[in-house]
Parts: sequence; C-alpha cells; structure tokens
Amino acid sequence: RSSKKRPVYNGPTIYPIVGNIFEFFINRRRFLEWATDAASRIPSNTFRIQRPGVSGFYTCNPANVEHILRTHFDNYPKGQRFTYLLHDFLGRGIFNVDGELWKMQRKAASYEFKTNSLRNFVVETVQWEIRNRLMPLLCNAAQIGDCIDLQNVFHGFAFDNICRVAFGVDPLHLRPSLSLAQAFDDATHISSGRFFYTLPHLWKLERFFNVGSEKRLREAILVVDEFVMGIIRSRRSEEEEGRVREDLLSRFMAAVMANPELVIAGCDGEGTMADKTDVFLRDMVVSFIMAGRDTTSTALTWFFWLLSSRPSVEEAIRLEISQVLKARKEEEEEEEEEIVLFSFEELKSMHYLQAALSESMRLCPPVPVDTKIAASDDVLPDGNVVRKGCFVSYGIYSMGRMESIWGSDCLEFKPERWLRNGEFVGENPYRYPVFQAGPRICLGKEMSFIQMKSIAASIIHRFSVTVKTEYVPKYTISITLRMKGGLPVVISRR
Ligand code: HEM
Repeated sequence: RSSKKRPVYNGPTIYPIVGNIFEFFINRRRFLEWATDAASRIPSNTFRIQRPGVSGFYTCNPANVEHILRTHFDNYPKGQRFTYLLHDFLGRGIFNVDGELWKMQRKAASYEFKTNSLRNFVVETVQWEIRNRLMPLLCNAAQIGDCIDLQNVFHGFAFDNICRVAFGVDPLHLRPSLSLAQAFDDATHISSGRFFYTLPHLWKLERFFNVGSEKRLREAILVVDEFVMGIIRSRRSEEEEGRVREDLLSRFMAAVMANPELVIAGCDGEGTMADKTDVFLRDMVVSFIMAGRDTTSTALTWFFWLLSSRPSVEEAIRLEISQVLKARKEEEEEEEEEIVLFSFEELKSMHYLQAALSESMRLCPPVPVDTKIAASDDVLPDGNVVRKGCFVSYGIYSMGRMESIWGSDCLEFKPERWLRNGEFVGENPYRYPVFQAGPRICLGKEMSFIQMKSIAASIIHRFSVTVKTEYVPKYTISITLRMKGGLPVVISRR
C-alpha cells in the first residue's frame, strides 16, 4: 500500500463518552512505556488523554513545556484537583499550593536555600550520615557477603538525612522511628495513588467509609502529625531558652514570626494564632520532607543499576575521585583515611560524576510525570487547543527517551553527552525538566546533588556493587519512580 494512504497516528483512539479509558486501563501498569511510545509516534510529541470526568494532554514537546512552566506560568497552576488529592497529607505546604500562598512560601524558602549556612549544614549532615550510618552498614554487608536491597539502604539514608536537615533530629534515635518512616511511606504512596484510579472518584467512597487504603492513609497521617507537632512544640520551649538551631524548621519559624501574614493566608481553620502557626509550620516542613526524601534515593538506585552494566563509566568516576584525592594529598599531606568524605568544593569539581548522575536521571527521572491545569482556554505552541480545566501533563521520563530531543542514541547511557572539554554543561531545563523549570523549579536541586555525589563517590571509592546480571527492574507508578521490589546487590570491598 502507498504510504500516503496510511492513516496518520494521532495518539490512542478516543471513543465517545469513555474516551481512551480502555487503553489507559490495559496499560496502567506500563503507563510510561505506553505514553512514551504514543508521544514518539506523533510529530508534535503530544497526544490527548480522556477518561470520564478527566481530560487533557500528555506532551513531550519542549516548546509546550516552556509555555506551561514559564511563559504562561500563571495560566497553568497545579490546580484544585492535584492539591485536593494531596491535601489530607500535605495541607497547604509549598508543594501543594498555588497563587499568593505559594509565592509567599517560595520567597521565604528560596531565601533560606540560598544561604551558605544552610549549604554547610547540609554538607555536614550528609557527611555525618555517611560516616556513622552508611559506611558501617555497607562494611558489614561486605563482610557477610549477603545480598542487600540498595534501594532500601538509600531510602533509609534519605529519610534520616532529610529529618536531620528539616528538624535537626535523628529519627533512628526516636522511639517511633520505624513506624514514622512507614507512615511517611504510606501517606505518600496512598495519596499519590489517588491519581491513578481508573474511576477518578472511587477513593472518595473509601475515604467516606474509612476502609481500605484510605483507612491506612488516615492512620499514617496521624502518626506523621503526632511526630511533627511534638517537635514543633519542643522547639518552642527550646527557643524560649534561647537555643538557636540551623535546621529548616528553625528557619521557617523565624520566617513565619517575621511574616505573620503567611500564617493568616496559610491556615484559615479554627484556633488561636499559635495553633494556626503550628499547623502551617507542620505543612511547610512535611512538604520538604516529602520533596527531598524519595527523590534522591530513587535517583541513586537507578544510577547504581545503570552503572552496573557500564564498567567504563564506573572506572571514569573512580579516576576522577582519585584525582581529587591526589590533589588533596598534595595540599595537605593527609594520611589515607578509612572513610573518605568530600568537601563541597571537591564535590563541585567532580564533573564526570555530575554528568553520569544527570544522564542517569535523563533515562530514569525520580519524578516521571508532572501535571498542570489550565486556568483558562489556551493554545499550546504545537497548536493543540486546551480548554479551561483540562490538564497538561509533561512526560519527564518520556522526554528523556525522545529521539527528537536527544538524537538516535537517546536510549543509551552516555555521560559524555553532558561534557564539553571535560567540563559539565547543563541542558536547557525545558528539554530536561527533571527538576521542573521556571518559577517553580525544584528548590532542593543543589542539596540533592550534594547528597547524591557524596554518597556515590564514597561508595564507588571504597566498594564494588554487583547487581545480578539478569536482573531487569520494574518501576511502581507513584509520584516518584521507585524500583519495584528494590535493587538486590552484593557489596564487596575494593
Ligand atoms: C534528585 C533529586 C530531586 C529531584 C529530581 C527533584 C525534582 C523536583 C520536581 C520535578 C519538582 C516539581 C514537582 C511539582 O511541582 O509537582 C520539585 C519541587 C520541589 N522540590 Fe525537588 N527534587 C529533588 C530533590 C529535592 C530535595 C532534596 C529537596 C529539599 C528538601 C527538594 C525540594 C523541593 C521543593 C520544596 C519543591 C517545590 C517547589 C515549588 O513548588 O516551588 N527537592 N522537585
């Protein structure tokens, strides 16, 4: 048949009333592959998704992404549907609000995130965690020789680390530590699972009757609230005694004291101003824990899996680390330490490692899809007409695999594509929106690279990580791209 007669593919077929619900349902467990395949077959890299009550676009087109994230930012908030689904858990924290309330929190948090004192505090916290938790755990695993789940290790590390950064406390030293980590896990996954119901409102019935996953969600939120509110209360008494801390909670407390209008806008329930302040602080801090917890651990898990099939990349990272250590020795004549920790400047100089991590997140981004809602009718740069209330999702995972963006070798893991004369060169964030882009770009990008580079460099320098050769990981559909069943590895000392 002549190619002229072949029908043009415009994405999954949309039927009256049901839309493409059947295709969506059949592919719900492999949503990312399905969406990537559909988008890559359309010249605009954008297709329509329609289910009863929900309609919108899935796009992998950088011009569309820039349109919604920057040039028409005000027309594409997260929207009520998103914020409503996560409200029970995140309240009105920065991650879950739009408009003025978001702007105020963003301003206060951005200021704190730019300070050198916070950066130093983060570096110290990560170093403490590596020395006292990660290295002993991995040394022990290497001695015993058993298989361990590396995702679980990173997950625990990230949770402890973000709790120390957020509250200055070590959750392992607190009695309810295990149930707290589990509660955060349940609250995150059950809340985000609300997005993936084939019948979008079914979860409300479960919530109404307090059964199934919604019952577990309620219990999990109670555990989180009890923990966070307890810390806020004890922090108040500390402050009265004049003790000053460096963590996020103290910084946010100071910001809220200086700007009471933040609380007035952020908490409209009953209660005294002090109660409202506590609830608002709880929401702010929980948003940060949620944003900073799963993301870095997920990124590191996929990174080590990709690395396991690329000995040449691992060797290049080792070479870079040994150069950094050599420069250190020349300067300070330091003796070889059992546990090697890296300063901020040293981490900054590791261009190849930065490239390898960025490349790994291109193929396996910690946040695979992000969604905005159109506040009014609009036309996307590729000509698609968006009606008020429709969603526009941009596929971060799919964009990393688009030939139109990365060329014919888009499926290959090649850190070199990020290097020019040995120096790391970042990509346009609308072609690589792994940390989002525009006014709402991730606030923890620098913090996450400090954490990921420190951990990766410390492990690669000291250990060999072996993944079973035949292991083909799958992902779970959630806000983050978690590896289903974890990453089983054997650790050995080098
Ligand atoms: C590899 C690690 C990370 C990745 C890939 C990442 C990615 C993202 C993405 C895609 C968003 C946008 C989400 C949305 O609006 O729906 C975001 C927002 C955010 N991230 Fe990260 N993140 C990472 C680590 C962190 C860390 C360590 C923190 C700090 C604790 C953090 C704090 C935030 C905050 C506060 C926001 C909300 C910003 C706003 O709405 O103005 N992130 N991040």
